[in-house]
Amino acid sequence: MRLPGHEDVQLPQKMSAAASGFDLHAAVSEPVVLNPGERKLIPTGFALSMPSELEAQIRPRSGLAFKHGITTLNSPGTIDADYRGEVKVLLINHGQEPFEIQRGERIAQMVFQLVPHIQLTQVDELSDTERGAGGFGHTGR
Ligand SMILES: O=c1ccn([C@H]2C[C@H](O)[C@@H](COP(=O)(O)OP(=O)(O)OP(=O)(O)O)O2)c(=O)[nH]1
Ligand SMILES: [Mg+2]
Repeated sequence: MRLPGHEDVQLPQKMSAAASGFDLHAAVSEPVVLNPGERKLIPTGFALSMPSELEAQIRPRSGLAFKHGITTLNSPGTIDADYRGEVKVLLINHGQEPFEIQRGERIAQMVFQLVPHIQLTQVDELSDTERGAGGFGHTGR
């Protein structure tokens, strides 16, 4: 759903036939500058609903990351199936230069995933495995 006042901002859009992600456009009222190290929540001008077995992930665009160090801080961002608010993108500038975001610019992408419906059960013992509790480099470098 397009939110009021954002008729000029494109809705999420696939840029090629088999793209995984729908590109998200910045619905900022005026250009926003992200200084090096700075993070900002960028509005997109839309909200959505989806079946409960889906989630949407907000992922960076590799071009912005490679060229400018612009990425999503909470990567991948999680859009819950029951969320009805405006989708927002939490960007951070990991680059060396200020980065200006214009209204309508593509800032991130949204990828849908199936979410298995899991019910957690509390237990007192776990099954044995070869790995056991080893982790964090347990198998070597
Ligand atoms: O990049 C993001 C991440 C989240 N959200 C919205 C949709 C999501 O359903 C909601 C909550 O996100 P999350 O669960 O990641 O945040 P939280 O800190 O756990 O907040 P809450 O207590 O509202 O779940 O915020 C966005 O618009 N963009
Ligand atoms: Mg949450």
